[in-house]
Amino acid sequence: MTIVTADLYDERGDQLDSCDLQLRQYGGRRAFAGAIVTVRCHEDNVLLKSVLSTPGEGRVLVVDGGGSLHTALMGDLIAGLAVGSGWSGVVINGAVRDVAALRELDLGVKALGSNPRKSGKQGTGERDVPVTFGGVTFHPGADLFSDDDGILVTRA
Ligand SMILES: O=C([O-])CC(=O)C(=O)O
Repeated sequence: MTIVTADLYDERGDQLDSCDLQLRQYGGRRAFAGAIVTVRCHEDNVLLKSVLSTPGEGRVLVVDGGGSLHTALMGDLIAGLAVGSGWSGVVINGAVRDVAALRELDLGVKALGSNPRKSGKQGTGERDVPVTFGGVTFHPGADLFSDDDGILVTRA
């Protein structure tokens, strides 16, 4: 099923929140959907790498990197792990790298921007917490729908 967020909004907009943040498309899969898993971290990608190494079962990882564009939270290696583990997509309030390679992967990837500088490896951060950006709170277990127009989420 192809996701068309504008149609979805017309059908059930009263039950959906729409993310105002203008994230860019980086993945090879431009439309994706799935149940939300969350990570909150700051310029440290150990936690998101470990989550994306576990079975994704068609879910979407939403990463709140606090909007930092100083380091890349995901590159082609971690994104490749996500593809192999069956994740549908990754939405990052932060930066990615290996942009040309990400485009070739069968994975939804949205992020604020890119930076070749790698992230720290301290393992700090939290998972399975509600995260908020773009005027939307992303609750673990809620559904997310994403395409070229934007990102819609169901409420908790
Ligand atoms: O090693 C990192 O920090 C992330 C990265 O570049 C990759 O996933 O390829």
